[in-house]
Amino acid sequence: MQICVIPGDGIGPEVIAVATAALRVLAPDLTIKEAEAGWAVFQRTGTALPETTLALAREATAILFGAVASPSHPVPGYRSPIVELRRTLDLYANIRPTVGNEVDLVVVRENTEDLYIGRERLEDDGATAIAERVITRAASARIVRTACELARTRQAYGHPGKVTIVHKANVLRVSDGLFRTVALEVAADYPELTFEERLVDVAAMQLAAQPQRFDVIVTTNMFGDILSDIACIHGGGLGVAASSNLGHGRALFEPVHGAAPDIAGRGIANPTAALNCVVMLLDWIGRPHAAERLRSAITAVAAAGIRTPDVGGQATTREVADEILNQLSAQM
Ligand SMILES: NC(=O)c1ccc[n+]([C@@H]2O[C@H](COP(=O)([O-])OP(=O)(O)OC[C@H]3O[C@@H](n4cnc5c(N)ncnc54)[C@H](O)[C@@H]3O)[C@@H](O)[C@H]2O)c1
Ligand SMILES: O=C(O)CC[C@H](C(=O)O)[C@@H](O)C(=O)O
Repeated sequence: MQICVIPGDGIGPEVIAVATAALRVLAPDLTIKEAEAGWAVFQRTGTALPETTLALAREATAILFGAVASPSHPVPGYRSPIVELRRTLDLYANIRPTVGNEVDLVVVRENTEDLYIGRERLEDDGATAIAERVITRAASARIVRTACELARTRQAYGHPGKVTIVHKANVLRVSDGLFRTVALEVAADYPELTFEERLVDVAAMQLAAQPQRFDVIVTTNMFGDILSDIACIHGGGLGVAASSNLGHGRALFEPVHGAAPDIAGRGIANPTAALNCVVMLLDWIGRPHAAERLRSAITAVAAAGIRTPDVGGQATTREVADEILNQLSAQM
């Protein structure tokens, strides 16, 4: 089994180093191949997602991705490598769970279309900017089906079996209207589940104020991007939140956070999100025992108060990493 590891930029390499060390201890038989992507490799070579990286990602059983630092202004030739990987490998379902005090919910985000298709242009000599938004029946149906299957599986473990369909069809009547219509059609195939609809603005408010009312949330790409950042507050924040990108027997695991330029290089990035990605990866490749070992090490280290500043502690990335590895070896 081969795992492709893409550390990326900023704190990506800092947290992925910790995640990779844990993975080596928990699954020493795996072959780990490192590959480059992001802003640094773009500046050096002119491509943010080199062909060699794409080839390694394609042949891997699973991919572990750190974060990339995409610029907020147009740069000719630069496309976000993570957006590109999701689309090129057709990793259509972005699964973003949040578990916290009385909160246990999952945001299921469509991952291949919407405004993320990247068709933007200027008109009127630069006075008008236009972005195309694409919503298709096929992509909407498969993401809603994924959410329903997840809600059904969770129902077997005592969750309410509720799917919240989030859209903005009151304004985007054609595009989100199609997403909504298809979602309600798919819902009809799951009589054992409960469905509700929310407009995205109200969903954001309720997700902030009353997260315990949600079970599985399914939505389009951009809304899912924003809602999953809100949701993660209830699970300890961006330093903790992990996600999987799934499709056709492939999977890419990545923290919800980005390259965090404000703390990069200071040695205080929280590696927990990346470690939680390893938990998800181990579960996905069929190693539940190893996943459970890491899960309990993460819990024990946090409970002992060895926490980075973002979660109220004073520990460095290195101190958390050392303690995680200590815990893993103590389990032997
Ligand atoms: N999947 C990805 O690769 C991805 C995701 C989000 C943002 N980005 C990119 O990252 C860059 C920075 O974006 P941003 O600042 O808006 O979002 P960010 O997620 O990088 O950071 C937001 C805030 O959360 C903090 N934070 C994030 N992860 C943390 C961790 N592990 N430990 C402690 N604190 C953490 C940061 O210090 C910052 O204050 C941008 O260039 C953006 O394009 C990439
Ligand atoms: O910065 C990038 O290149 C992508 C950011 C990325 C996104 O999907 O928009 C991030 O916000 C995320 O939630 O994964």
